[in-house]
Amino acid sequence: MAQRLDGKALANKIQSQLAADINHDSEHRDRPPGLAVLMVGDHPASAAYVRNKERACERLGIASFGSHLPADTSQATVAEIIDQLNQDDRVDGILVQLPLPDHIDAVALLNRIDPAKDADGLHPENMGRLIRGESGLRSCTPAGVMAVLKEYNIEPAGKKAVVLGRSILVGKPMALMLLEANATVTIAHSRTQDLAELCRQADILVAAVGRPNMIGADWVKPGATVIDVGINRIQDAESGKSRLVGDVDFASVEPLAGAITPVPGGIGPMTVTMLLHNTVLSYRKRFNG
Ligand SMILES: NC(=O)c1ccc[n+]([C@@H]2O[C@H](COP(=O)([O-])OP(=O)(O)OC[C@H]3O[C@@H](n4cnc5c(N)ncnc54)[C@H](OP(=O)(O)O)[C@@H]3O)[C@@H](O)[C@H]2O)c1
Ligand SMILES: Nc1nc(=O)c2c([nH]1)NC[C@@H]1CN(c3ccc(C(=O)N[C@@H](CCC(=O)O)C(=O)O)cc3)CN21
Repeated sequence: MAQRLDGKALANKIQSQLAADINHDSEHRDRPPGLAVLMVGDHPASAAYVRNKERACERLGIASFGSHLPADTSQATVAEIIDQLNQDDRVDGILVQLPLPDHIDAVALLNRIDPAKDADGLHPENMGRLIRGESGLRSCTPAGVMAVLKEYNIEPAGKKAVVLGRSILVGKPMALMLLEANATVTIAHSRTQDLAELCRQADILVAAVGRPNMIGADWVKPGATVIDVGINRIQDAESGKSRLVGDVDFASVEPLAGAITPVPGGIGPMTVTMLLHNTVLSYRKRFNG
C-alpha cells in the first residue's frame, strides 16, 4: 500500500511558518503583504481555489484584493485593472485566474503583469528565469509538487519522470523543475502514443490532464511515486452530490504505488501555499530591494 503524501499537512506547516514571518515583518512595516486575484466569469475548478486562497490570506494576515468580473468583461477593462494593480502600493502579488473566457487574450494579460508582482510565476521573465535555473517567482503548482517530494525525501535525481500535460500553468514548468532536480523527464500530451506504456516506465508520474480517473493501475509501475495534480468536479452516481476527484483512479492505483497524493488534500493546498509564499517573497523584495 502506497505512502500517502499529505499535501494538506505540509501546506499547514508552511503556512504557519509564513504567518510567523508576516507577524514578525509587520512590527517594522506600515502595511501587511497584499494579494490581488482577478477572476473573469466562473469556472468550477477556480471556485475552490478562490475560496481557499481567501481563507488562507485571512488566516495569515495577508490583505486580499479580489475582483470578480462578469464573463463578458472586455479585454481593455481587464488590462486597465491590471495596470491599476501594478501601480497599487498595497499589492505585492497579482494573479489572473485561468482559464479566461474565449474572447480574452490570456497571454497578453499575463504579459502585462509587473514581473515583480507575478505571484503565479507565469510572466515570460519569470518563466525565462526558471528555464535558466535562476531564482525568481516560480509557478505555484509545480513548486508545490517539488516541496512535497522534498518533505517526503523522494529524490528525483537519476529517476525517470513522466509529466502528463504540457500547459504553461502546470506541465511545462513541472518538467523544468524535475529536470533541474536531475530527473530524466518526458512530457506527454494528447498526441503522445502508447501513453499507458510510457507512464508505466515512470519512477515519478505527475498527472496534470484534467480527465477524471484517467490513470488506472495498468499505467503505473509498482512502487512509483504518483503525483495527482488534476482537480475535477464530478457528480457522484450514488449520492448525486458533486465532489472533487483527480486524474488518477486513486482506489486502484494506491495499492501498487510507492507513494501517492490524494485529491482533495494533496497538491491543491500546496498550490495555495506557494502562492502565499510568492506574495510574501515579493513583499519582502519590495521593502528590501
Ligand atoms: N492541484 C492544483 O493546484 C491545480 C493547479 C492547476 C491546475 N489543476 C488541475 O490540473 C489539471 C490540468 O490543468 P491545466 O491547466 O494544465 O490544464 P490544460 O491547460 O487543459 O492542459 C491539459 C494538458 O493535458 C493534456 N491532455 C488532455 N487530454 C489528454 C489525454 N486524453 N491524453 C493525454 N494528454 C491529455 C493536454 O494535451 P494537449 O496539450 O495536447 O492538448 C494538455 O497538455 C486540471 O484538472 C486542473 O483543474 C490543479
Ligand atoms: N492563474 C491560475 N493559477 C492557478 O494555479 C490556477 C488557476 N489559475 N485556475 C484554476 C486552477 C486550479 N487550481 C486549484 C484548484 C483547487 C485548489 C485547492 O485548494 N483544492 C483543495 C480542495 C478544496 C475543496 O474541496 O474545496 C484540495 O484539497 O485539493 C487549489 C488550486 C489552481 N489553478
